[in-house]
Formats: sequence, structure tokens, C-alpha cells
Amino acid sequence: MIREGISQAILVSGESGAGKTESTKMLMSYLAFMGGRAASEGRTVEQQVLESNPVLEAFGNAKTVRNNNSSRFGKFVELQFDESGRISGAAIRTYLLERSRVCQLSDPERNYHCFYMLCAAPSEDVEKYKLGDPRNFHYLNQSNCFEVDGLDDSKEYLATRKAMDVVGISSNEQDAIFRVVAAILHLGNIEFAKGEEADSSEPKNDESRFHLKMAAALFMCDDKALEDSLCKRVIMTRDEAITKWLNPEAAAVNRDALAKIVYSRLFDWIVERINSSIGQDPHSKFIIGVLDIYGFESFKTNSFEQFCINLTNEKLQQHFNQHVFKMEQEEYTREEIDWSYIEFIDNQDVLDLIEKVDYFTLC
Ligand SMILES: Nc1ncnc2c1ncn2[C@@H]1O[C@H](COP(=O)(O)OP(=O)(O)OP(=O)(O)O)[C@@H](O)[C@H]1O
Repeated sequence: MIREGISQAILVSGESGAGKTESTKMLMSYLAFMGGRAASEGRTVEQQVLESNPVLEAFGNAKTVRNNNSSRFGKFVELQFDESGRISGAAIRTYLLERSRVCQLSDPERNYHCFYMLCAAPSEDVEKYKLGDPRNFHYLNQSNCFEVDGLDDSKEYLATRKAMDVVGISSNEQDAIFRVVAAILHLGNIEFAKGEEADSSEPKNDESRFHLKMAAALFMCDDKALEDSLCKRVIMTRDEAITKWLNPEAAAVNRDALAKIVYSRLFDWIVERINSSIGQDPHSKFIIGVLDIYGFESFKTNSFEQFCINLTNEKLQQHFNQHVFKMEQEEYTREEIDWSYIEFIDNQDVLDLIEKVDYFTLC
């Protein structure tokens, strides 16, 4: 970057568990060291970027079959530099957090780390949020895996809080974040039974009513309004709004949809908050971007998320093929350089199968 005066991008690629996130962290440490400022200058951009890792991992990583700390989102970190090559700002962009994990788990995987951390928090926090053993929560107990070797959730909770301090998330904001996390766990424990009206639903029993009240209190909303939003659906017509009851199965689907959207918005909010605290440099001269996305994966049961993850990886692989093999070798041919052709597996047909419009119009 300094020598040629051109911004750079680093694509870290590989299957799930290959070591992308760990390599990215080393890359970031190296760049922070090379372009960093003296520690005496206080909380620096690079320090904040490095400390954003534990925060993002707490909310965006989970144990999967392949990796105990698997990133369930894509991340592009843009380090901005001034003309002297010092880091002057940074931006973190994230992509496609795996939402289904919030309410659906398969053995032996876990939900996002933050849920277990909060259950293992100091007793005053656990009491405040009415949490406790993760085995008591539907969003966590669909899998038998609650602990991860070498990971102490109570320590991680404190470390995450500390990292949040460093990236500029205030103590009030931290409380609000964990309130939402706890609310989602209570939301998941609301079960529904048939209501009095035909095809209607209501919280199944006192336990479900307790969790509904807790979720509403933590979300800071009216519990009746929360119940209505779960058990009813409002359909807007041109002239009026029609309220329709939902049966117990539909109410449970509605509950899960709410949990997923709230969690993904919480994640986006945290990323935005980190970005505004780190600060961008609108006058930066160069940029080094580092892209770390979730790697290829294939499970016993693969959902739409795996389809999107694998397609993204195929597209990046094609970009790599294009630049490293195809364009380079075309240039050799053009310049009549004598070289032996390097064989590579071209995955263009995989991309064509999914992206080429012709296939769909033919169908
Ligand atoms: N350089 C390294 N030194 C020590 N351990 C490593 C290193 N790289 C990877 N590991 C180990 O491998 C695990 C998986 O690495 P990492 O989380 O970086 O994979 P990944 O490619 O980012 O996977 P995913 O796509 O699932 O996020 C880490 O939790 C760590 O235990």
C-alpha cells in the first residue's frame, strides 16, 4: 500500500474451522502494529478494532459441529490510513447473520455464545434477568450441548463486558443489550394453547404467562400488547386493518419470527454502535480491507442459510480463480511468455446453475 500507493483487500477463505477468523485476528494485529499510534495517545482506533472481535464473537459466533467458535456472519473490516500510513479510522461491515440459530438448534451445536454467557453471569445479573440454568430455556435445550471445552462462559461474560467498555458501549447500553438477550430467552419459553375463540391461541399456562410478563418487562413494553402481537395478526387492506387470531402453531411461528428479527437487529445495532464509536476518516488516503466470511459447510441437514453461505464462498472462489489463474494466464498468452499452464478447478458451472437467468426462464 505504501510502496505502490494503492488500497488493498485481503480475502481470507477456507472451509468452516480452517482458521480464517484466527488468521484475520493476526492480520489485524499486524496491521495495527504497523500502522498504530503510540499507546500514550489513549484509546486508539486499532485498539478498538481489535477489541471489537470479542464483542462480535459473543453475539455472532456459536459452537457448530465443525468449529467451537464458528462465525455465523460475514465480516469486512476496512482499515483507513492517512498519507503517512497511520491508521486514521475503521469501519466494520457485517453480512447475513444466521438468524435461524436463535430459535432452532441441532445436537451437538449451541446457540450464540451470549445466551450461555448471560446464564453464567454473576448472580445479581442472573437474578435481575430471571435466568439460570440454560437447560430450562427452549431456545437452548433443543440441543444437549451446553458447555464447550476450554470455554468458561462466566469468564467470557466479564471479558465481553470489558471489551464493550473499550469499544465505547456505555454501561446503560450494555444493560439494554443483555436485557434484549434475556427477553429472547423468555420469549422462547412462551407456549401456546387453544384460546376461547375458534382458531385462536393464548399462553398455555402460568409458566408461559410468567415468561410473557418477563419478556415484556425486559423489552419494556406492555405485556398485553406483546401477547396480542404473538397471538394475532393484523392484515392491512386498502380500507381498514383486520385483526385475525392465530392458532397455537401459528403463534409459535410468530414468536420465533419475533425472536429472530429482534436478535438480528440487536446484532446490527451493536455493529453500528461500534462503528460510530471507532469513527471513520472521511479524508483517508488508503484503505486495507479484510474480508472474513463463514466458510463452506455441509451438515446432515442443510438449510437455506447453508445454501447462501456456500454460494457466497463459490462466488469468492470464482473471483480468486478469475484473478489468480484466468487473467494472469491470459496475460502470459498475450505477452507470449513461455510457461506451463496451471490446472485449476473452475467452479463457473456451479455459479451458472444458480445464477444464470436462462435456467429459470427455461423452467
Ligand atoms: N493459528 C491458530 N492457532 C491456534 N489455533 C488455531 C489457529 N487457527 C485456528 N485455530 C483453532 O481452530 C479453531 C477454528 O478456527 P477459526 O474460528 O479461525 O475458523 P474459521 O475458518 O473462521 O471457521 P468458521 O468459518 O466456522 O468461522 C479455533 O477456534 C482455534 O481453536
